[in-house]
Amino acid sequence: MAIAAAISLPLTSPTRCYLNISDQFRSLSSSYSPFSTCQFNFFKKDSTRICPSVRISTSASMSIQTPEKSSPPTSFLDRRESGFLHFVKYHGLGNDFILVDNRNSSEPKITPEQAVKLCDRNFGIGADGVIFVMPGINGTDYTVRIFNSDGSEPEMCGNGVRCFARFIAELENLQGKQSFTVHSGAGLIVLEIQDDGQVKVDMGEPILKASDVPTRLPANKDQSVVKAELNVDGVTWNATCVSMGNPHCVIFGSKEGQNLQVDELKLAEIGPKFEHHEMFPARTNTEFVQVFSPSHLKMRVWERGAGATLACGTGACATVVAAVLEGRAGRNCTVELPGGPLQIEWREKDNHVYMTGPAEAVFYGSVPL
Ligand SMILES: N[C@@H](CCC[C@H](N)C(=O)O)C(=O)O
Repeated sequence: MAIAAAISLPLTSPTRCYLNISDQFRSLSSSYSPFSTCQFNFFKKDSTRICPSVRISTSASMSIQTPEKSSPPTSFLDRRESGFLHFVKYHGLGNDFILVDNRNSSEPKITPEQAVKLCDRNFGIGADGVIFVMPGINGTDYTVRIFNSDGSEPEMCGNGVRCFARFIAELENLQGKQSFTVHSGAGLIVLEIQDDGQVKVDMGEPILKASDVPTRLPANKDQSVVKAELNVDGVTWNATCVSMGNPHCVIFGSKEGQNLQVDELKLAEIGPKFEHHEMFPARTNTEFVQVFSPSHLKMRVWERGAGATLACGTGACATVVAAVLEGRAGRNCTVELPGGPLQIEWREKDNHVYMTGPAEAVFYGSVPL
């Protein structure tokens, strides 16, 4: 059962943020108290207050006060108080996002600068990005827009769109199997919520032409870059470049070395050097991959605009495409990420990539803007 809490959360000036947190995150609320005092009001998901308000001090001591009566009758998702951003925090395998109901406008409710503040894990809500549910265009049901935690705007986000599907189902009060067409910066994608709650995404066709990825590495296989030499910080890596709407550089090893042992990589050191490499004019996401078998890959990612994350959906798709191109794996793979596994299929019949994985709501909140 989901419950809710209100917590003061200063962003620009002293402010107050209302968070609904699910039962398993109730203990988290005390660690969310870097402020002098935090006012917690617990709600059911429908916003009915269900337990006494609790005041928590910086020393994390708690005192339970007299129960307050009555509560707003509306659902949390119906809240419309102006001056606040109402959101739901979701994650897909630990790749976490602030989801915003933006169905009434094609302009994001917050700016990239505000997104940077909200994504901050110490001074904000904490997330890898912000995702907006917007009205569909070109006949699609919805449009998705995304801000990375650094405020840049990527074309697509695989884990994010699975969260997007679950958020829509919640907003529209839909149960069971559902399917939505979505316009994204990467073109049309199709989301399908399955009976078990997992979300399958038709991610469309991978883009392999070097100039469209984009990369300045010279094409070496048809028009694409496959297992090409890329010098980063004195090491010659073998790189395959794939776009899933957003750019990816997939690395299975270096020219000199053995296959990668991904747990041994110093990701925070080398990741930014790939991201900002001159060969990638739009920067790049980078996936470091270890092959366990032709259907089992292990990957760690350094994301453009977000750094090391626990999972990257587009990155997992790019990884399987690169593995097929390099002859390392088949078209159906489990990609193991720090946050858990994704199932990826690069289907021969239509050349589309399909990704299946989970998405979970974490808590509900409101933050003054
Ligand atoms: N985590 C995402 C990718 C988000 C966008 C990426 N950082 C970029 O700038 O391209 C995913 O799951 O695909």
